Amino acid sequence: MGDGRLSVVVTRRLPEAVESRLSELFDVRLRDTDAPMTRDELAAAVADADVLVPTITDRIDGPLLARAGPRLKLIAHYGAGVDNVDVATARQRGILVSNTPGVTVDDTADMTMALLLAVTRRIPEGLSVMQQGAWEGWAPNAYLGGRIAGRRLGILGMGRIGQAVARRARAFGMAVHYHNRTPLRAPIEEALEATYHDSFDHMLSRIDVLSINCPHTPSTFHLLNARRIALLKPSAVVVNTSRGEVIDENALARALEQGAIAGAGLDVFEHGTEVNPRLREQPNVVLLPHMGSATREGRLEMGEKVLLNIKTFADGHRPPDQVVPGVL
Ligand SMILES: O=CC(=O)O
Repeated sequence: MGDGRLSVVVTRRLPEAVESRLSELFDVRLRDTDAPMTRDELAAAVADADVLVPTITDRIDGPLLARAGPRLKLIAHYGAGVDNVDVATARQRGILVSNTPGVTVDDTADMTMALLLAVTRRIPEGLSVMQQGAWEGWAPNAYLGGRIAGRRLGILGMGRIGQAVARRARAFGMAVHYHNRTPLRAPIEEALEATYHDSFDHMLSRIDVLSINCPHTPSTFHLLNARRIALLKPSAVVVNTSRGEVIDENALARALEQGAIAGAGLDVFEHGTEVNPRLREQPNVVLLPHMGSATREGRLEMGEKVLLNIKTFADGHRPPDQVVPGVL
């Protein structure tokens, strides 16, 4: 902290505008390659920075935090989900954690609808026929998908993203059902015309599309397991734009192979970039490389949130987006 400014280490390349604003305000060490930091690089970063700006590809766990130096006081995460950060251990060590909620809501909800439509209306198949120049013209029986208007959407996790998905689904003429730890307040539920199920199992057997919109926590890990997948209708489709770990990916692959469900649209995977090859082989599965929040606007706004969290902390206050352990 040579000139009295906070020393901030950023673990990944961020949008240029965010990097230059960070550099104006703080004593920043930026990443010069787009590859994630190695474990040793992360350990060196936590050893001597005041503030670490990691992102969702960094594992900030207990052993790494044990190597944190006495100066580390804030982890200003560039990302909404903080399942990669051991928030409880950070707190025990007196390190605050903040994230970037809210600004990824609309983009992630849009991608949920995009995946839903891609799977139910066979968009990748149409795209590939056109790219190959193999289109033989319109035919009454060609490329038939299923209509989504009038279908029931079940949303797992009715936070801000779940509610944004609900609004979109209503506009598409779907009936919205949801499961959450607690029901929405009555006026919000009424505005969304959403039906609450206090039992996830109960909801599963009644819906046509399941959208996963809850965070990954110890209690949501493999929430969609083999037993629950078996409760879905054979015509059901599963969409996940949240975190891969919420689904038992092997169980999902098996259900798709056996035709026990009709399809899946996945933007996130249980083992990150190690995508289960069985999923890749399924024709009724649309896979995307975790791009739900990937808009230019969203990435800049995530940066604004990181800046505000650090700046507020530097001014002696709690960061506005502080993450409290156990509360997501
Ligand atoms: O997945 C993206 C995020 O958590 O920001």
